Amino acid sequence: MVIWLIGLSGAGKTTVGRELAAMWRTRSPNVVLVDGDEMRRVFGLDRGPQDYSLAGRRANAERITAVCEWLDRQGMNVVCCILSLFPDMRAGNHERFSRYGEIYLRSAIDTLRARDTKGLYRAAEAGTAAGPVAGIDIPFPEPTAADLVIDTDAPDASPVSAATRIMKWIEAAA
Ligand SMILES: Nc1ncnc2c1ncn2[C@@H]1O[C@H](COP(=O)(O)OS(=O)(=O)O)[C@@H](OP(=O)(O)O)[C@H]1O
Ligand SMILES: Nc1ncnc2c1ncn2[C@@H]1O[C@H](COP(=O)(O)OP(=O)(O)O)[C@@H](O)[C@H]1O
Repeated sequence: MVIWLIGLSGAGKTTVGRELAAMWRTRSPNVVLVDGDEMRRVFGLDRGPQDYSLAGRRANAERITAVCEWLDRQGMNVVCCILSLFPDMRAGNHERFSRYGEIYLRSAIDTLRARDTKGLYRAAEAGTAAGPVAGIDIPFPEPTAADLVIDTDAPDASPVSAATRIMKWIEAAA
C-alpha cells in the first residue's frame, strides 16, 4: 500500500509521516518513508529556481511517484510525504499503486506562516526564495477526493493523533 501525505510546507507531512511510519512498523516490517524534501536532496533537485519551477516540480513529483511505484512492486508499504501540486498525478495514483490512500494534512496559511520552520514563507515575502512558494506565489489545488482530511492546526491536533487516525484507516482498508 502507498499512503500519500499531502499538504503545504509546514502542514506537518514530515512530522506526521515519521510518527505513522514508526507506528506502522510495529505491525509490518516492510515500511519505507519517502519524504519529498529528502528525495529532492537525494536526486540533487534542491539547488536552484529551476528545481522549484512548475516544470521542475512536475519532474520531481514524477520521480517520487516512480520511487513509490518501484517500492510498491516489491511489496513495501510506503508513506510518502509530498506537497503534491498536481491533481492529475493524485488521480492517477489509484491505478498506479496496488492500494492508495490519500491523506490531506490541512492547515490555514496564517498558521503556516507563523510556524515557518524552514523560513520559506519569510523568504517568499522578502522575494528571496529559490523560486515560487506554493500557497503564496503559486496556487495549491486542495485535494478533492482525499480519504482523510486532518486539520493539523486544530486546537486538539497532535502528530500522534493524526498518525493514529491514519493507521486506523490503513487497517480498515487492508
Ligand atoms: N521556493 C522554494 N524554495 C526552496 N525550497 C522550496 C521551495 N518550495 C518548496 N521548497 C522545498 O521543497 C519541498 C517540497 O518538495 P515536494 O517534492 O514535496 O513538492 S514540490 O516539488 O514542491 O511540489 C518543501 O518541503 P516541505 O516543507 O516538506 O513541503 C520545501 O522544503
Ligand atoms: N498537529 C500537528 N501535526 C504536525 N505538525 C505539527 C502539529 N502541530 C504543530 N506541528 C509542527 O509543525 C511543523 C511541521 O513541520 P513539517 O513536519 O516539517 O511539515 P512539512 O513536512 O509539511 O513541511 C513542525 O515543527 C511540527 O512540530
